[in-house]
Amino acid sequence: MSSPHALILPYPAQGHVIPLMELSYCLIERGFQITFINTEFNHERISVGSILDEAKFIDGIHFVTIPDGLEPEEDRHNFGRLTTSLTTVMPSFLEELMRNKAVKFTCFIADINMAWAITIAKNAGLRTAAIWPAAAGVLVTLLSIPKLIQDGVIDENGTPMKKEVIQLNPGMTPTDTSNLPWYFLHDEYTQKIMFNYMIANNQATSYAEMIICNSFEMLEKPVFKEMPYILPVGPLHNSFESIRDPNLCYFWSEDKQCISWLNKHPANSVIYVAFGSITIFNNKQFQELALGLELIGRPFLWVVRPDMTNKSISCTYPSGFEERVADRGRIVGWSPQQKVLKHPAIACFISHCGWNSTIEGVRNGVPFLCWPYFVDQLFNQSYITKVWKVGLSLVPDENGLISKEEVRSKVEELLKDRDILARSQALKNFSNISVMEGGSSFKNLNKFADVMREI
Ligand SMILES: O=c1ccn([C@@H]2O[C@H](COP(=O)(O)OP(=O)(O)O[C@H]3O[C@H](CO)[C@@H](O)[C@H](O)[C@H]3O)[C@@H](O)[C@H]2O)c(=O)[nH]1
Repeated sequence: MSSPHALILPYPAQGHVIPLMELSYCLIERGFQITFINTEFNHERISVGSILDEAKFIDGIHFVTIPDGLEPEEDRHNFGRLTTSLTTVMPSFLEELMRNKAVKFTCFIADINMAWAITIAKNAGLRTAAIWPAAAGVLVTLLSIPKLIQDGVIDENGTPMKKEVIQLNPGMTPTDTSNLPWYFLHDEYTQKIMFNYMIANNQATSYAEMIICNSFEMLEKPVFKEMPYILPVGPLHNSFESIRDPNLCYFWSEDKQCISWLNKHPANSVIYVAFGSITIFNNKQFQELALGLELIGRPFLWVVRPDMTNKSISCTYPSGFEERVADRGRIVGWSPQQKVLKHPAIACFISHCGWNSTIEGVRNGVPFLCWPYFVDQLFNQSYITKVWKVGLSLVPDENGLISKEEVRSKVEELLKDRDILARSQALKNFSNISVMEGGSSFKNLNKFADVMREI
């Protein structure tokens, strides 16, 4: 009998391609063949740092590409434009791919942010599932949109009617309406497009036979109790460690010296600073962070992506900064973050609280300093600081600036806090147990694979 074959579609952003690749490896371990869809644009980027260019079949994954409909020079961080283009251009390519007689796909697994594609797969006769690559609590918030509109909490564009604290379900973390994930897109035009896109995807998700998410039972217990149909299978990167070349999913080439540099440092001595793949800084804030890292006087590893600033505002280091910190600071364009967070030299993580960074930090027992940028990151910050209590928030001053002194004092406070460290270790243990054979995520993944392999 031929092995089951899953077709996998992530939203074309770094924080989505990584977890869906991790899921692919979990399924390969369970006997699946995988065809993974990247946009042509992202495939090009990944190819630069990997061996993807020469062969499109690597490590048991077959890579296929579909255009995203934008011109090569267009900004993929313009999510309104990207999303509109995806839904216009991609469906016909997907239909063609699914109906291709040469490959017999068994199932289609879509990122919930691409759930519109589930109907196409259903029409092609495939089994279907949806994966949520962020906190289950955020998914529940999205699924509650119709009720929030009906109750007058938000208007038809997702804008809160007033600032208030709401609790969606008993036991769930209360949320400030000003922190709702779609409300934090930083501009009204994008919010409107993305809000409507989320509503459409929510509807399409209801056609999926199963919904899984990159979380684990103990992490968001009240959510899974209320919503037992959302199956936690995370942290997915347990299997990811078996990827021979993680650059198969990196949009930037990793700095190859990070780990050897960390090897030279004692345990719990290095501050890791990284803000995911989207966060943008203005020059003043960038300089203040640099000065804060200098003030701390400890070793640090800081990821400054080449596109960390937008084209119109370039960021520069404070005068003489690079020379002054040369003996203890390493600044890189992209790190192998999962390996970095696992390294014993790491003492804490200054993070934007994207979900992947959050769960990677949790899994390695690393305490957080939270510096959220947008969308779900404020929600994740509440989990870290108020629910799990494994980190502290960096608080902006009256001008919205996180000062160098705030960076210095919070790092010192965090590193002294034995309770936070103990809770971080406890959460790490729960995470490990959940993915071990017999653990809740392990069992859920098996259950998921069993359903998806049925014809
Ligand atoms: O130098 C780096 C920096 C990041 N990463 C990896 O890149 C991913 C980044 O993902 P995440 O931390 O979730 O941040 P974003 O890239 O900002 O992710 C987007 O997607 C996430 C999942 O939906 C959301 O939670 C975020 O808010 C959203 O911005 C993680 O796996 C990191 O390990 C690296 O490998 N090296």
